[in-house]
Amino acid sequence: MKVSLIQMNSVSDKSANIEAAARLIERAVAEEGPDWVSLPECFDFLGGDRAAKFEAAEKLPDGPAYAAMQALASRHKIFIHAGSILEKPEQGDRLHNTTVVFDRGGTEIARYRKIHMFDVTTPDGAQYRESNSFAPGEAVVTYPCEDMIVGCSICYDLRFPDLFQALAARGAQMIALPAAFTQQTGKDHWEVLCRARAIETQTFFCAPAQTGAHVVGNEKRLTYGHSLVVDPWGHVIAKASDGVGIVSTRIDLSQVDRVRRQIPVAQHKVRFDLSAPEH
Ligand SMILES: O=C(O)CCC(=O)C(=O)O
Repeated sequence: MKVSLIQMNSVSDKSANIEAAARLIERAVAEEGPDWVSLPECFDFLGGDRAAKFEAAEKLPDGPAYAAMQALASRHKIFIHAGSILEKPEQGDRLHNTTVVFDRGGTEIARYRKIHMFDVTTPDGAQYRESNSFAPGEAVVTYPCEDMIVGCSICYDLRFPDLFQALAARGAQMIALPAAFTQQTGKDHWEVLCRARAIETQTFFCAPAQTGAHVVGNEKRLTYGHSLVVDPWGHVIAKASDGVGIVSTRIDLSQVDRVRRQIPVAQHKVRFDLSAPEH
């Protein structure tokens, strides 16, 4: 199986972002011939205030980002893990940050809503309050891709190992983490956390990211880039730098079985809820 990760610099212009994503997917198809392609978090819209985000959001399955990715999947007969799309809610006054996945026929086979909200003040003083505009998802999501099970996660989810353990327990052999990781936290935490999650779950870990400066009102939001693929042993087997582009690699599923046979952590796991003494 060949995977391609698309690294983007999305802005608050939805049609330009969709066009850029489509161009990069077409290029990946022409140059790399991938089976599975993933876009980064918020590929369709990054930045803007709350009103602009609501304006850009789609009531899935309607909307231009959904339609464009669905058409590309069926035209090129590839799986598309559509990073995340701003989703208008059924009810309530907050959006969802939502991955949609299409199979080779363009059929939607999974939908995952980001669970952990990025409500953080980074050391440079930048404030992020994702939950002002977004409501968290509540479901752990996996899907079949040929003979492989893929697990879903998004960006800040990376910091919560329990989610990845839950994905591995549901059979995930590859995990996707579309991201728009901040430049400041990215330089210290991105690669080490991606490698840690791959080692702990013994999965292939595919993390396509946003990169560069994204203009948000009068401010610039800076993202880290460095999209990467980690193998189940924890080696980085493909990695982008900080420009827009594509990173591709072949993955061999037998490596998951081999690593799990060599170090059977899932079988050695201690259930603390059962064994911990009560105080
Ligand atoms: O966890 C981090 O440091 C970055 C997360 C992030 O940028 C996000 O979830 O949008």
